[in-house]
Amino acid sequence: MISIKGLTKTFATPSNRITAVDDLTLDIKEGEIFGVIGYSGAGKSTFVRLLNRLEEPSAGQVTIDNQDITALNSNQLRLTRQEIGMIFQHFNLLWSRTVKDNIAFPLEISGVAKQERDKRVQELINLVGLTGREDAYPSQLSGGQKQRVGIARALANRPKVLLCDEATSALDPETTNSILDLLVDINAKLDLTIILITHEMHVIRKICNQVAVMEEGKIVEQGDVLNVFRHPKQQVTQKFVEQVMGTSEEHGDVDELVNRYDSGKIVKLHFIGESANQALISQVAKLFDIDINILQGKITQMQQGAYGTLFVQIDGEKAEIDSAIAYITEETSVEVEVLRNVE
Ligand SMILES: Nc1ncnc2c1ncn2[C@@H]1O[C@H](COP(=O)(O)OP(=O)(O)OP(=O)(O)O)[C@@H](O)[C@H]1O
Repeated sequence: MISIKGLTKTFATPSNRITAVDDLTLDIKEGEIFGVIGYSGAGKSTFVRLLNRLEEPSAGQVTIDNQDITALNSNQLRLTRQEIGMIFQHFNLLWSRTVKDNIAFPLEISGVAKQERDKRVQELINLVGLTGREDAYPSQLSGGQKQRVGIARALANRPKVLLCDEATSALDPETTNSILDLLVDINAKLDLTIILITHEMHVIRKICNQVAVMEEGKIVEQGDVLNVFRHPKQQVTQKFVEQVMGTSEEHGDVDELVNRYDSGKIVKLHFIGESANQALISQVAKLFDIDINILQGKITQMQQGAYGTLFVQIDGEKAEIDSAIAYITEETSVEVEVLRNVE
């Protein structure tokens, strides 16, 4: 769907040259929610702005839906931009226009007739959950509502791609979650490919299928979100994973844990995309004549299911404990490691 080859952007300042995006090559599949994460200055904003040529590349090629974006003249680019929506950290709304007139704006520009425009605007207002707020001005809206207007406006011309430039960075955690839920919803409903940039791993784990980690203008690591969480290779990626999962020091001493409980088996359960983690524990406790005691751990919900580690103590007859462990190993995607056996 999107193919990026050798994409480079250098800025010349009076004192030096900065390579903000450095020979970047990447493919993004249709319908994906693709996250790009990096610290401030990594080149994320420049990268995303190169995709719709808000920034002109110094070198390289961007192809979206078989169309070479980098080769378009200004007229062609204006039309193609209708197929690439964009939302921004600070919303970029027109403050003197109401919600419905903000959303109508791109439709006016693309010459959609009034009646059809009104119909489309109402559809979009319903889609983003702003029904009843049509005539409000941006200054009368909360941050989350402003971003909903931004999303509706970006979707007005039925784009195939939505670019999100730190779209939740100005929002509180709860509002962030509701906007991320909306993005997941429109990705599924409209079959929209979404590329988002962020410095928060929480955003990646909640909605992305694929992630690329950017550092000094380059992609230093890339892959399926679960795999990247599981085996972060680069130090920068490990730091981002720790934003969500915590550090190993925070997890406590496993030896101490094993010594503290003197009966049963101490088992480490590693969830990698399991769909129902809580249900699993209670189900196993019901199916077998055992007690399961959760000792410590951290599980987080990802787009592809639960991810994380739980340390549990399983107590009961040895044969029952073994059957329970065999069940988890064979019937679920949870990886089981027995840390201490009872004889
Ligand atoms: N118009 C510009 N002129 C000169 N340098 C620029 C320009 N835009 C970006 N840069 C530089 O390019 C590098 C990458 O900036 P960019 O904004 O893309 O990073 P970022 O990862 O999005 O960080 P942030 O989240 O802080 O915006 C930085 O060193 C920045 O100073």
